[in-house]
Amino acid sequence: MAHPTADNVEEELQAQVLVWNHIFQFISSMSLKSVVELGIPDVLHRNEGRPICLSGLASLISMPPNRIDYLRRLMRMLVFTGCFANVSKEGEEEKYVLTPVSRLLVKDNDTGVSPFLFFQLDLVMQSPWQSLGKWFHSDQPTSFAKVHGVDIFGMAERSERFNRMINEAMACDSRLMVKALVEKHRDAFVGVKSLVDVGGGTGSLAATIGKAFQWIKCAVLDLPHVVADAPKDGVVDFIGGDMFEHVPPADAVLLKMVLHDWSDEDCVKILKQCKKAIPPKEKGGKVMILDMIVNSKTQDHKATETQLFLDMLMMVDVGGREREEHEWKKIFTEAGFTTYKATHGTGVHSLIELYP
Ligand SMILES: C[S@@+](CC[C@H](N)C(=O)[O-])C[C@H]1O[C@@H](n2cnc3c(N)ncnc32)[C@H](O)[C@@H]1O
Ligand SMILES: O=c1cc(-c2ccc(O)cc2)oc2c(O)c(O)ccc12
Repeated sequence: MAHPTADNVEEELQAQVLVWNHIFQFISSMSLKSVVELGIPDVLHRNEGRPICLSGLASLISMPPNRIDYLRRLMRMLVFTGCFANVSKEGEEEKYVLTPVSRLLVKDNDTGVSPFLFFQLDLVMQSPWQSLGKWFHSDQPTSFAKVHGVDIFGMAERSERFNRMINEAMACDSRLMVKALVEKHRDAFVGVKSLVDVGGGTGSLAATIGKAFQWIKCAVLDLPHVVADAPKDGVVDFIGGDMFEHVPPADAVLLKMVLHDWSDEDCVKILKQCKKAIPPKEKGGKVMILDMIVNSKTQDHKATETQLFLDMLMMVDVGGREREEHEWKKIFTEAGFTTYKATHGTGVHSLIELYP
């Protein structure tokens, strides 16, 4: 074996920093889960922007004094990664405030993501990752199915707890996205008189659209057992059915984070049903897809990395995928659509308007 030169030792040590950083990524997500469980974002939120010192924070979350230094170390790491800010001066006791990241972890924040965090870090969702390597050699459709013996929708039907978690995770994603839609994509809803949200779950997105754009009559199509659980408030019509068989007629068909669950062939089948449901382009017919366009030119490195993580999530848990623009284009053409307009600018998501 050749002796390492000074240069490649340096390179190896730098590589060790990077590989350890990758290995320890789970510490970042698990530590976030613990601060949410401890109620730290909520306590800081209730203080209305005023900082809280370490000992004050410990007392507000009823932490015994002999644990304070552990709390300081947890917060030091999360301050370093940008989840909280320490606004104390040198030599003073630490004083913390929320950052835009931890503001999204406040439980009574309407657009908060803590249900999404608890869902992703639940043991049922985590265990398929332990078997990912072995899954590549298996004939199972997903690592989730290999580990649990049932696919993710089957698990939701089988376990009320899991069903609640997945619905809450999706609903909180919808609340944040609709805020972006109302602020950034209002024009896309002008002239739309009726809209059906296909795979719209328990209707939180459709209800918010119906309230934000009061001229639109909104409906949801989802599987019968899903719409059976939906809260009926009179704003949204619920239709139990199968999007592969029939989509109810409307000016616009909305598909939010639905196509990423399915193969290209299945997406073509779903889109063909959507095309039958809408009027011609001249009469305002369109399909509105809220999904990801991976690695689009307008994105920064973090956004693309997050999309690639979500693509892995789809592979491991669902058997779906996140798509680049050329992959979307191929599906649209095969489903018989002539033109589309993609608008970026909702974080990792894009709005694609698809015309017959
Ligand atoms: C990932 S969830 C997305 C839910 C919602 N669009 C959102 O973003 O919050 C996919 C939805 O598709 C529904 N779904 C699955 N297969 C379906 C089918 N064949 N017909 C109608 N809906 C279906 C599921 O029940 C689920 O509500
Ligand atoms: O665990 C998930 C997460 C998503 C997801 C990701 C990002 C979004 O903006 C929305 C949703 O979608 C999922 C999904 O479609 C599914 O069938 C199972 C799990 C998840």
